[in-house]
Amino acid sequence: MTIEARALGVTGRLENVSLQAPRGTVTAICGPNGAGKSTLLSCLADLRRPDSGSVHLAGRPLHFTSPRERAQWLGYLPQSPEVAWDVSVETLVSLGRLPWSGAPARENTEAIEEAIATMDLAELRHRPVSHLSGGERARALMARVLATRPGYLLADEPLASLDLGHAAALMRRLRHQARQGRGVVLVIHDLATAMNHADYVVVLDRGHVASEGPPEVALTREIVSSVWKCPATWLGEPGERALSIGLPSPVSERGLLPRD
Ligand SMILES: Nc1ncnc2c1ncn2[C@@H]1O[C@H](COP(=O)(O)OP(=O)(O)OP(=O)(O)O)[C@@H](O)[C@H]1O
Repeated sequence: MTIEARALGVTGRLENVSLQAPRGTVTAICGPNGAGKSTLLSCLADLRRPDSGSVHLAGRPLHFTSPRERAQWLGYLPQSPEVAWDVSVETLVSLGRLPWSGAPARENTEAIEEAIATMDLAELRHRPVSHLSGGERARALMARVLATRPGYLLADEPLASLDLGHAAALMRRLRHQARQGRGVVLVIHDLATAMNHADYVVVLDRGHVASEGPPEVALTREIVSSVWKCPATWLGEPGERALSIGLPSPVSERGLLPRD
């Protein structure tokens, strides 16, 4: 089963963009600011209807599926999620089970507890969302999406506010979700994370697909340098790559300064 965008066009934002994300894989959408990443993800989540092209889920146009089916299949984390009510973390996470109303209580409890544990929220479960730090709030919102146990996880910059340890743990969890047969589609700015953890990368630039393929094909140093307009070099071994960008180091800059 696959979620598939075919020749999407959104006036002024995306032109002729196609993407296939099969279940069992992690797909990363990368690109500079304004490239159209969030627009593409919101089309996949059926929150925006493209002006041209279509989105298919398991071969069916997305808009032919019922709202309940879409809510069960597509777990979406927007870039800047709002929390309308100042509920506790536990209540917020349990809202992720709404698409499954009628499911056995044991199943709901298990999904909620797993999401709380995965996002390391046990100590915060009774705290109102308004009393969380930015990163804690981001973890609670991700837990709500995980609690749904959707067929597809569509997340817009899910690592943006997380510290190193929580970001690594979430990436491990998302890879695990893919191994369990879910589809994971992430907008990611951190190219090393995309390089090391994605199965497939789509690079957008000004609304077009600039490159795509396995990470080492889609994110070559030439592509990174030309799309992001900054000289870059990959360091390290496959699976543990780091990106070095060509800024002069403070040490070499100091060496250039005239001495008193
Ligand atoms: N509500 C809007 N109305 C008109 N244009 C918009 C609107 N929202 C975004 N855009 C424009 O659409 C383009 C793509 O925006 P999008 O949010 O998809 O980019 P992005 O790749 O996710 O960027 P970022 O990395 O900054 O989050 C940008 O040029 C942006 O200015």
